[in-house]
Parts: sequence; structure tokens; C-alpha cells
Amino acid sequence: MKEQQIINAYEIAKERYAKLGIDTDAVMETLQSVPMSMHCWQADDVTGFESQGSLTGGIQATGNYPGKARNIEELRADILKAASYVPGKHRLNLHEIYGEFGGQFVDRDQVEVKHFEGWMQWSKENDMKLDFNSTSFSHPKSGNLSLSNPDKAIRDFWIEHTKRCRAIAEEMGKRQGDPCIMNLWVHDGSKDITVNRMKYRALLKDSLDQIFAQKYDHMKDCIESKVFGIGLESYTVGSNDFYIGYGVQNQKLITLDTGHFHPTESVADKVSSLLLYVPELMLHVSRPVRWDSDHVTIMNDDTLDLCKEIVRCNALNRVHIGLDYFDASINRIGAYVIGMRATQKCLLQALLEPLNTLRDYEETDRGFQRLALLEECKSLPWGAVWDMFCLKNNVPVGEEYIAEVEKYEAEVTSKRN
Ligand SMILES: C[C@H](O)[C@H](O)[C@@H](O)C(=O)CO
Ligand SMILES: [Mn+2]
Repeated sequence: MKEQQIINAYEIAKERYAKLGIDTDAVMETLQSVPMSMHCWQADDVTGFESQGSLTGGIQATGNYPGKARNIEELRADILKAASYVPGKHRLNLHEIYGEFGGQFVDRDQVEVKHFEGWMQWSKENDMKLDFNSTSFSHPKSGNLSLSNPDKAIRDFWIEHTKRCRAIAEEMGKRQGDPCIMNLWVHDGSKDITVNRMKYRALLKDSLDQIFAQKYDHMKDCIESKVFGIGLESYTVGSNDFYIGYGVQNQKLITLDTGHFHPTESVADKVSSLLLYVPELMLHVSRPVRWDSDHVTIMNDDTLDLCKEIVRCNALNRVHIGLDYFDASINRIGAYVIGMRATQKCLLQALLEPLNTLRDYEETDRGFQRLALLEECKSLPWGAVWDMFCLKNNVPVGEEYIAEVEKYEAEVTSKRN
């Protein structure tokens, strides 16, 4: 698209939105200030660099598209390439298994800050702040239970791992001058009926108490629930109720993964309730197709509703937006770009909503007018604002990134085997 065409279309959109009391320049500025935490695990199907074991813990990356990143250099290159097609400045969300272990097997209860020195350096060089995750899956001691395991040796192993991950996150936060958000998700559960639900939950609670006993100033803990995992269908120790209770009692951040609830449940509706009781939220924006399938995020009603709720709650400063999907069936760099841009498009539409007018209609009981304006908003020229935002950020406008991703595939990823 020609630059002048984008500018012309933007000017028309700007005028149209101004009639509704919306300042599109100010909206673009706000969008510019919202970082997303880009998950490192889309580039290599959640493999990491620890060992060549298979992916366990009730999650699965399906597909065998050629070109997955095979080492840290390739992963970093792919992440930077994908990020270069997304407007704005973003963060990188690392899992512990992506440490630099120098060709040695470093067990999870031995991991140290030094294994992430390279990432911290990289983060500084590329101006991409880090978030972090402990990793309970894909390990010989993962089994069905980690932090809730009645076997003391196994539970202690995972407690030590998670404590060390918090220390690493603290160091990341300190060095980058901005808190590192550390997510804790464990797969713990049971394939079949358990008659000991309370026992495992009590063990998980005790493990968390031990892990969080150490207070830090440069990292924030968030805890992620789930309905079920593959092979662990009957019971999940860290359920939604469990973590909400724990989070409220201990003022921890709650992670809402959009794939981790019953399919008809609205994740967007959880934002306002939780923000009344916990300090902040972390999001794992995903696309569950019938189950927690981790399809690439798109601009669908679920993502739009979620972003609108963040804006309507005036909570952009209390909700951290991360992505969490891993599709191995399509170009992985393209998958990053689609999901990240889709999330930003949803945020943009949320920011462009004429909220004052809508709220005025609601307060004066004008239900028809509220519904009519909500409907009309759907066809307002937000796309012209999006194109302008991309142009201003010097990233491909519209579908132009398809050819760019294809070029990188032809020159780089297709040469991997
Ligand atoms: C790899 C991630 O930690 C993982 O996807 C987790 O966040 C999750 O959502 C598990 O279903
Ligand atoms: Mn998740």
C-alpha cells in the first residue's frame, strides 16, 4: 500500500472517530505503550535446550512443519525476526528449559542465574525485557504430580526448582529495571478418579507457601490454573478455585490462560471480578479449539471481549498481556506474527470504543442506543488506524508481512532439517 493512501485513509478515520469523541492519535500513543510478552516456546514447539526428551505434562504441540528452531541462536533469530513484524516494543517470556546449559545436563534443582546470563545480555542488546516461567513438565521426575507429590523427595525437588526460578526472575527484574513476571504452572493431576483431592491440594498449598516464603522486590509471581491436561482428565490439583483462593489470600497475580476454562466460559468476564481482589493479572492469550489446543490467537470475539474488558476496567497498568500457543503445523514465525498482531488489533478496537457515550446511554437506561452504537463500532474504520500504527512503527502494513515471512522461510528456516 502506498504511504499516502494510508495517511489519507487515516485522516478520514480520524475525523470519523473524532465525531464520537475519540482521539485516534492519543489511542495510538496508548497502544504504543502496551508491551506484550512474547512466548519463546512457539519457535520450537516447547522443546527447549535441556534434553531431547518428549513434551509431557498434558500439553501437546501438533504438526511437523519444517524449520523449527534447533538451538538458542536459531530461536533468538526467529524471535527477533517475528518481533520485527509487530509494531511496538515487547517482552520475551522465557521458560526455564530455555537456559544456556553449555552442552551439560543441568538438572532443574541445580539451575542458576548463570544459565541465563546470555539471555539477560541478549535482552539488553535487543531492548526486550524478560519474563520467566518455572518448568515442571518434560522431565523424568514430572510424572503426574510435581509440587503436590506425596513423595517428599520429588516434591522437594520441584520446590527447589521453583525457588531457584524465582531467584533467576528476581535477577532479571533487577538488571532490566522492571519487574520480571514469573509464571508458575504445574500440570499436576490425575487421569482417573482420585479419592484424595484434598490431600494433593494441601500439598500444593504447602509447597507454594515454602516457595513464596522468600520475598523479592524485582519480580512478581503469578499462578496459572487449568481445567485439565491430556492424560490427566479427571482432576487438576491447581484448579481455578484453588489458585483464586491462594491468590486472594496471598495477594499473588492470577494468570488467566484463555484456553484453561470450560469452552463456554467467558474469560473476559473474570477480569473485573479478579481485579477487585488481587493486585494484577497475567494473561496467556491463546485460542482453544474445542479444548486447550493452543491454536494461534486470532482476532475473534473471545480476544476482543478480553481486551475490551481490560480497557473498560481502566486496567492496562494492572494486566500483563502474554501469549501462549504453539502451533507446529504452520510457519512458526508467521504464527507469532498473526497472534501478536491480532491481539494488538483487539486492543486497538477496545481503545477506540466510545466508552463515555456508551456509559451515558447505559446510565440513562437507553438500551437500544447502547446496543446500536456497539453494533456500529464494529464497522468503524479501525483498520485505517491500525495501518497507520504499523506505518508509524515502520513494520509491514496489512498483509505485506506474508511475503516477508515467506522470504525468511526461503532464506533461513527451510534450510533447517
Ligand atoms: C508452556 C506453558 O507454560 C504452558 O503452555 C502453560 O502456560 C499452559 O498453558 C499449560 O496448558
Ligand atoms: Mn498458559
